[in-house]
Amino acid sequence: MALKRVESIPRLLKRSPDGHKGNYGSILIIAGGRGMAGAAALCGASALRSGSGLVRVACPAEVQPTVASFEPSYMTYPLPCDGEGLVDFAASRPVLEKLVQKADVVAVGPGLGESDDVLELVRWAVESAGKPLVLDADALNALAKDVGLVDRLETPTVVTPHPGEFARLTGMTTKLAKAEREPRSAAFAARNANLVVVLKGGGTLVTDGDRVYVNTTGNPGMATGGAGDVLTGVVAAMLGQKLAAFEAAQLAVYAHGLAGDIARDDSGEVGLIAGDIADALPDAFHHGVREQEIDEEEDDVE
Ligand SMILES: NC(=O)C1=CN([C@@H]2O[C@H](COP(=O)(O)OP(=O)(O)OC[C@H]3O[C@@H](n4cnc5c(N)ncnc54)[C@H](OP(=O)(O)O)[C@@H]3O)[C@@H](O)[C@H]2O)[C@@H](O)CC1
Ligand SMILES: Nc1ncnc2c1ncn2[C@@H]1O[C@H](COP(=O)(O)OP(=O)(O)O)[C@@H](O)[C@H]1O
Ligand SMILES: [Mg+2]
Repeated sequence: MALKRVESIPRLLKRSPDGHKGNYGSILIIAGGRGMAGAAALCGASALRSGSGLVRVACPAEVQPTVASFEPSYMTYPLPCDGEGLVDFAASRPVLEKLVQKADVVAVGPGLGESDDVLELVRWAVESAGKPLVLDADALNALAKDVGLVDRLETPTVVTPHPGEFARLTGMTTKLAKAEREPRSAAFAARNANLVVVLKGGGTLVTDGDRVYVNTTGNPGMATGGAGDVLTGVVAAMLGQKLAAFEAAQLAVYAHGLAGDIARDDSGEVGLIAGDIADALPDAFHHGVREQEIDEEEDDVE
C-alpha cells in the first residue's frame, strides 16, 4: 500500500501561564561511556533547549563528573561501570529502576559503547521500562543483535538510525538502505504499531509504516560528530511535551534541521559543530516553530 505523505509540521502545545516544569516532560537519558561523555552532554543539553521540564542524565560513573561539568541545568546520576568505563547493567539496574519511575520518556544510546551489558540494558528498556522510548546509536547496535525485541515494544518508540545503523538493524548493505530508503524504513516501522523510524541523512525520513515525512530543513554542515546525539535529545523533548511518536519525531527533525540551518547561516558549513546546533535550538523553536504556531492561531481567528 502507498505511504501517505505528510507535509504539515506539527505544533507544540501552547504553554499555560501557570505551567510548571512537571508539565513539560521529565526526560531520563541513559548515555555516555569512556571517551564519549560529550554524547551524553549534547543529548541532555538539547533536550533542555527543546523545552523539557526536567532532564536527568544517567551515565557510567567514570564519566559522570565530566558530563555534569558541561551543563548545570540537568541532573546527572552515576551508574556502576566495568573496567572499560561502560555501564555494568546488573549493578546499575536498581538505580535505573528508581529513575525510570520519575521519567515520562527514556532515551537510550548515545555514547554507551558496545558490550553484552548494553544489550541487557536495551532489553530492560524495551521489556520493563514501560515509558515512551527513543533508541539511538549504541542502543540500535544492541537492538541489531536481538532484532526480535522490536516486535515486543509496548510503548511508543522512536528509533533514529543513520544509514549505517539502519543497515545493521535490517541486515542489508548501507548502499541498499540508502537506495531504497522509503520502502525499507517503512517496512521496518510496520513491524510494530508502536514504532516510528527516523532514517537520518540529507532529507531525513520519518515513517510509522503508513505515513512518511521527508524533512526539508538541514544542510551538509550537519555531517559532524554529535549532530545525531543532539537529535536524540530533541525527539525525547517532543515526546515529553505530549506529542505522539510520529509527530514528535517529525517536529524534532524539522527543528533540529532548522537549528542546523541557523548555525550554518552564522558560521558556514565547514566550521559547524554539534554544539552549535544545540545552541541554535532556542532560535529554531522561537522563530521557526513557535511563531508558526502563533500565525496559525491568528489565521484560525480570522
Ligand atoms: N562527542 C561524542 O561523544 C560523540 C560520540 N558518538 C558516539 O560514537 C558512537 C559510534 O557512533 P558512530 O555513528 O560514529 O559510528 P557508527 O555507528 O559505526 O557509524 C559510522 C558508520 O556508519 C556509516 N554511516 C554513518 N552515517 C552515514 C550516512 N549518513 N550515510 C551512509 N553511511 C553512514 C559509515 O559508513 P561509511 O560511510 O564510513 O562506510 C560508518 O561506517 C556512538 O555511541 C555515538 O553516539 C558520536 O555521536 C560522535 C560524537
Ligand atoms: N548532508 C546532510 N544534510 C542534512 N543533515 C545531515 C547531513 N548529514 C548529517 N545530517 C544530520 O546530522 C545528524 C547525524 O547523526 P549521526 O550520524 O547519528 O551523528 P552522530 O552519531 O555523530 O551524532 C542526523 O540528524 C543527520 O540527519
Ligand atoms: Mg549517532
